[in-house]
Amino acid sequence: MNRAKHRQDAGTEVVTALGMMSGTSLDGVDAAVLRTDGQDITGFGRSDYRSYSAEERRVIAAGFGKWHGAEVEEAAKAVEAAHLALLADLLKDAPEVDLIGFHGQTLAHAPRMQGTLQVGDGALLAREIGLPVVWDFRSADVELGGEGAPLAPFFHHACARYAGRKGPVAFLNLGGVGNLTWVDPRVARPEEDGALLAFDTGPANAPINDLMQARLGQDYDEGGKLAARGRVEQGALELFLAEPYFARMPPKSLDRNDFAEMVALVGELSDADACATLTAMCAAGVAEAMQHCPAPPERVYVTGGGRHNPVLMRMLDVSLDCPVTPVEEIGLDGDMLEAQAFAYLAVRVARGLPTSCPGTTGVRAAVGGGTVSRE
Ligand SMILES: Nc1ncnc2c1ncn2[C@@H]1O[C@H](COP(=O)(O)OP(=O)(O)OP(=O)(O)O)[C@@H](O)[C@H]1O
Ligand SMILES: CC(=O)N[C@H]1[C@@H]2OC[C@@H](O2)[C@@H](O)[C@@H]1O[C@H](C)C(=O)O
Repeated sequence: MNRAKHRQDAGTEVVTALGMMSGTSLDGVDAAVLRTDGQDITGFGRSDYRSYSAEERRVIAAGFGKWHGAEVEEAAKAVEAAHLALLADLLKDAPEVDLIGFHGQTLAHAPRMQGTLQVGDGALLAREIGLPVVWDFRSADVELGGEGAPLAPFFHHACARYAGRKGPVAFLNLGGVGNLTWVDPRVARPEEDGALLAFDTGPANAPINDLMQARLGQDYDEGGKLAARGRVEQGALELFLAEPYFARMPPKSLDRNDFAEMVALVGELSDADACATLTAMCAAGVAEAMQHCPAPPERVYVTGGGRHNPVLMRMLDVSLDCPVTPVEEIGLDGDMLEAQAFAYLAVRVARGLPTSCPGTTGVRAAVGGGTVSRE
């Protein structure tokens, strides 16, 4: 596949970027087009999704928690092939794209120890598709003492301003892991003091998915139907909340499997009670997280797959002190927000703008991560 030479990046001009994200829940690859000058969002474009096959999922999951070796290499190849297949489809209908933001797949994340590993070679993608690719977004932040995650907060800041919000709001992403961004859109630049506070809230869908897979051979609790039939086991919930992670001050981040033993906490419960309890643990992690907000947000906008789970949404509604609504309420697409985030961040990297700061990752100073590979 070869494409016409990209338009050169030019200072403050608006760029059309395509972002791609393969998240911790390993359902598939999201891709979305966005227009920005690296500061303001000027528009959203088309988006697409490619589900991983069962075999791809098996190969990639075999690399979880590993830093090198054959399983990591095999996982990387599967990630690259899936992204290239989706790009081939999407770029046919989006010839205006100037730049790609490629997150890759996180296999392991231990920022204070070995670092953070996202597999998939952005240089290979750039050669194959003939467009510049920005990738390896997290390493520079970790090298400067940051958590390397979450990185969507700078985009959440732009979203709050795009939506015309005038006071503090929060974005809550419920993927495999949960992450919260508190934003004050009155502060013009995301890296300025007081604009952002962000961190991972705890496990979100990953333990629910693991339970569904282990007990029922299903990928997830569709519509929260199983959790709706169960009873929350308070003892297990209390043990969960005693985890030291919740007492830590943010910024802080998690690996997908950091709470893998949670499934054991519900091991003796019926399928429905176990599922309800894991769902309640996700909501309880978020309720704990809200206590760290510098000021009460006017609203919590929920993004990611967890907003499709009405049981989880109801639990959040009951346990948080402010209104909780899907991001669709402000015209955003909660299934594509992370892919859009990496489109936005790619433009910032290309422009030499920061992508994280002390308030979002605990990094020593605002830093622009990411490597740009040209075709
Ligand atoms: N209709 C639904 N009912 C219940 N849960 C759902 C539904 N749709 C999606 N989910 C949950 O959301 C998950 C996918 O969420 P999402 O795509 O936001 O995760 P991700 O991007 O892979 O993760 P992360 O943000 O941690 O990287 C699914 O694995 C499932 O658990
Ligand atoms: C290391 C890593 O890939 N972290 C992911 C994960 O999935 C959700 C949460 O944990 C968040 O910290 C992050 O992803 C989003 C996209 C982020 O960086 O904002």
